[in-house]
Order: sequence, then C-alpha cells, then structure tokens
Amino acid sequence: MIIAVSGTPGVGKTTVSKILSERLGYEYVSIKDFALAKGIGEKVGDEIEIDVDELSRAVGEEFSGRDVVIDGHLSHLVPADVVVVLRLHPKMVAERLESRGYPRKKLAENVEAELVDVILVEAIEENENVIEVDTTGKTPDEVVDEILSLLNSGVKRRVGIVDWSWAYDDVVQYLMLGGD
Ligand SMILES: Nc1ncnc2c1ncn2[C@@H]1O[C@H](COP(=O)(O)OP(=O)(O)OP(=O)(O)O)[C@@H](O)[C@H]1O
Repeated sequence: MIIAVSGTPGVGKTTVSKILSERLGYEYVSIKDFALAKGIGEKVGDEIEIDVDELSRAVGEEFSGRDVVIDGHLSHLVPADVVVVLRLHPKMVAERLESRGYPRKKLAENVEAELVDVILVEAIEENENVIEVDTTGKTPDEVVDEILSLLNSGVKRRVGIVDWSWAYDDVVQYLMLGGD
C-alpha cells in the first residue's frame, strides 16, 4: 500500500512519516529526494521546482504494488492508496517556521496556506481517500497512533475536522495582506 503524508511545511510530515513507516514495516520515501534522484527536480534559485505529472508517473512506475510511506508536501498529488494530511494550528506553524529562520514572505505564505486548507483541498481534488489528522497538542507518537487506529479500522476518508478560521486573529500578525 502507498501511504502519502502531506501538509504545510513544519506540520511534522517527516517526523510522523518515519515513525509510521517503522511501525508498519514500510519503506520510507522522501518525495523530494526521490524526485532529485530521478532527475525530475530543477533548482530555481534556492527552491526546487518539480514537474508534478512527471513525478506522478515516476512514483507510479517505481512504487505501485510496494508498501511505502511517501513524505512531502507534494505527496498528495501522486498516486497513493491513502493520503494523510497533517494539520497544525497556524500559529504553531508560524512559530516552527520562524524558529527555522524562514524569510518573512515564505512564512506568511505557509501560515496562510494552513489557515485556508490549501493542501487539504488539493488532496481532496486528487484522491478519494484522504485522512486529515490534527497534530496540535499531540506528540508524534500520538499522531501515528491515531493514523494507525483509523487505517486499522478501515477508515479511508475523514476530512473536515479542523476549521482554522477562528484562529485568524492569532495569526494575522504573520500574514502579508495585500502585498510585500
Ligand atoms: N505531533 C507532532 N508531529 C510531528 N512533529 C512534531 C509534533 N510535535 C512536535 N513536532 C516537531 O515539529 C517538527 C516538525 O518537523 P518536520 O521536519 O517533521 O516537519 P515537516 O512537515 O516534514 O517539514 P517540511 O515540510 O519543512 O520538511 C519536528 O521538530 C518535530 O519534533
């Protein structure tokens, strides 16, 4: 089975994916490393631009029929049996990205993306089987317990569990409303 773990930068995809793959005995795959190894990523400045169609084709060819956890914020766009979208209170997204030294503009873009469910909406457009998990206030192990409990009980779709609109006032300071 292919399990994709996606979400806004900083929500904990890598941490959770590694624990999840260990507990399931699945292979762990970083989508970014995979893309680069396949020569799909192209460096533009300090960002890597990835052709998603090419990436999807390569993932299908390489992993179909294998048991893998695919980690990365593009993983919801590639063929997977289930997509896990991790969510985190946008203020905590801001704090984690701030502590990583993200530039102001990139931080604002990502806080806004979490606030308005960008990855979740894209995942739902792409895949029937989407499981949304709120990681706020949970340890990585608790998040993995929740994912495994849902998967083991046959749940393939659980969405609409968070609404960050009430948190807008907490994060407005991080947003760049209407300009640079
Ligand atoms: N419940 C949780 N789940 C996952 N990570 C958590 C949790 N609580 C705290 N953390 C911490 O948050 C950080 C998340 O970093 P991580 O690299 O896993 O995020 P990411 O979503 O993969 O980021 P990026 O998209 O930038 O690679 C880690 O330092 C981790 O220890």
